[in-house]
Amino acid sequence: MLSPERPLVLVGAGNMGGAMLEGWLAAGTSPRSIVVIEPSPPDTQALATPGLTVTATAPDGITASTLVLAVKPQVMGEVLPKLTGLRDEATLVVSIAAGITIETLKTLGRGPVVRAIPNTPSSVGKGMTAAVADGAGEKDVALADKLLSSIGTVEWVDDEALIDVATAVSGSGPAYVFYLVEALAAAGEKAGLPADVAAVLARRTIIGAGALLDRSPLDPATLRRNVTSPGGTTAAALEVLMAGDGLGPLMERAVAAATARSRELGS
Ligand SMILES: NC(=O)C1=CN([C@@H]2O[C@H](COP(=O)(O)OP(=O)(O)OC[C@H]3O[C@@H](n4cnc5c(N)ncnc54)[C@H](O)[C@@H]3O)[C@@H](O)[C@H]2O)C=CC1
Ligand SMILES: O=C(O)[C@@H]1CCC=N1
Repeated sequence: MLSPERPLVLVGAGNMGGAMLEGWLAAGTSPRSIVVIEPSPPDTQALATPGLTVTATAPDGITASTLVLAVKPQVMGEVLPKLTGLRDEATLVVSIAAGITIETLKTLGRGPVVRAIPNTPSSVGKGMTAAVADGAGEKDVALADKLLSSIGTVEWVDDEALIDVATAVSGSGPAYVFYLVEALAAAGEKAGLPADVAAVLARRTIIGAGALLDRSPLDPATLRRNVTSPGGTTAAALEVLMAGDGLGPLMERAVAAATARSRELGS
């Protein structure tokens, strides 16, 4: 149970930590049971919530019920040793840092650990998080699932190595989609559309396709086929995109590069 004496402690309230904080508050978690450690708090409504404790450094005299680590992987090495006093063997440690392994997280001490990788659509409640647990009982997993579900969908995996792949697919994935908007707009502009018209056509198309994918029970291949009239314009474009040197192999290379980088960040 969360309480002011045994709170949920969030370390780092930037893009991802801030999104999770918003999700927890929206889900009804008492701000008095949350402590945020953040040396440069951004000016957000969530951080200004009455009753919430925001502090630059680890406070004395509290033991976290759950310790959520949302700092950059590059600073994790210097941050972890400063947090040991905040936890005991019952504290559930949840890290969302790309690449940071369970082995590294265990330097905090014995206890249940969850390594998770969310994504930025979490800030609008549409996040996708992949997670793996270590040394965690059913109750810990249920608690982590509840915390991570407040920002979207959670998928649990058994093998930690898959978290690096998930990082490459869903963690970084929103950036690929945003780049697709940019590339589609640029192609439209190159083919003659005014820049502002190309930008709005591309943006609204991805928003609409995402919303359709969200609401439709159909799989993406069927939704794609529904756009593709035989001998029509879409078929002509897909012949390029689905060619041997098209989007498939390019995406494979992109995912492989991100997976490798995730493993590098953790070593
Ligand atoms: N941005 C993304 O799409 C995703 C990020 N992640 C992971 O989430 C973590 C955070 O990423 P972002 O939120 O994007 O970064 P961010 O830079 O927006 O937030 C990091 C926050 O940590 C704070 N911080 C720095 N040193 C600290 C310390 N000693 N104690 C407490 N807080 C400290 C910073 O002031 C900053 O507000 C990273 O490990 C990243 O790998 C995971 C999935 C997706
Ligand atoms: O680019 C990164 O390293 C982080 C992890 C996944 C998304 N952003």
